[in-house]
Amino acid sequence: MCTALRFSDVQGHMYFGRNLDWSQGYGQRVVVTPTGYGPRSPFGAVPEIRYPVIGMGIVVDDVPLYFDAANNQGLAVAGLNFPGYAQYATGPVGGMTSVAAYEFPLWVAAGFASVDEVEEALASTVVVDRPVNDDLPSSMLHWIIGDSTRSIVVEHTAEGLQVFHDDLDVLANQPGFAYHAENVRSYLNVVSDVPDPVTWASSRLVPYGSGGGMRGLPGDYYSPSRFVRAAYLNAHYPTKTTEEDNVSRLFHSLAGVAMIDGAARMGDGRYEITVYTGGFSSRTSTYYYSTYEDPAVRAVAMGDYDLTGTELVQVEA
Ligand SMILES: C[C@H](CCC(=O)NCCS(=O)(=O)O)[C@H]1CC[C@H]2[C@@H]3[C@H](O)C[C@@H]4C[C@H](O)CC[C@]4(C)[C@H]3C[C@H](O)[C@]12C
Repeated sequence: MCTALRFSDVQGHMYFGRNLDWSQGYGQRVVVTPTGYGPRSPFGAVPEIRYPVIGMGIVVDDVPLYFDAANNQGLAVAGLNFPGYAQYATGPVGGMTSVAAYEFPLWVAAGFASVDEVEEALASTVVVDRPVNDDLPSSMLHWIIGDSTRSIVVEHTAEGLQVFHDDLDVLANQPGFAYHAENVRSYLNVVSDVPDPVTWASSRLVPYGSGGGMRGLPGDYYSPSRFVRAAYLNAHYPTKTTEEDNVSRLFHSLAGVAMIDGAARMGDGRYEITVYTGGFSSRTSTYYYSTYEDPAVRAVAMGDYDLTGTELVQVEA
């Protein structure tokens, strides 16, 4: 499972991050795509790298395959598993921008500066089931896209391409965003305050301490549970000022929905873990990440790289 979230600091900078939950990694690294790089976009959806991109992914045949990505304009995107619901166009569609599923994060981050811009472009866009090669079939995903003001969720299903305004600023896996947004309404009783003492029969009942108002917030790893928990944590975290406090917020919030070895098996019998937690600060254009094996948070600043170069940069861990 995966979970993603977005929030802003007091000055309106965006922080956007995700957990990549799976039984294994794909050899992913932080990848920087500079503006001089010439994309090979199968249907021409990504004609150029207008804005430099940083994110986590792999490089196959000199093509960056981002799991999540952001640009120096403060726009970020993450792909989360959505099998059973995602259904892409079988080929390019005339008169529309046809984006291969694997290049969707690059299309977003390389070409647009804001959620408003992407949302406008999405009105004439289809996502196409065109794998990068025969070994890597298209992943069935939905995406969250965020900037300093808001986030949207993009789902391409049997209904076609749909855009949802995500005013909770979080996303998990199946089912679709509309279900998750409805489901949150079942948890309106969950509050951060300590409940008042009550009297039942002649017994005066006093809470043990903090957390008494949070009873009922789901603690398991099931996708609807992680959505609700992420939404609660993201909504209740106090707004922070400094880069350090906001990065701390990002990693603590994502830790609140992270997956620990041995707790939940996947369909193939292997345990699912949070392979990495990764996120972006628009304040410093820095990508931060930690891995299951090494929880220390590492920082990769875009400004440390030649953002006008012609070659993809794969950052050594
Ligand atoms: C497995 C990842 C999603 C994690 C997730 O959402 N887990 C949920 C688990 S569950 O089902 O709900 O149980 C997804 C997110 C991004 C995906 C990758 C990116 O789409 C980039 C390429 C795309 C290629 O078509 C396939 C390989 C790949 C390298 C993908 C492998 C894999 O499907 C990734 C890494």
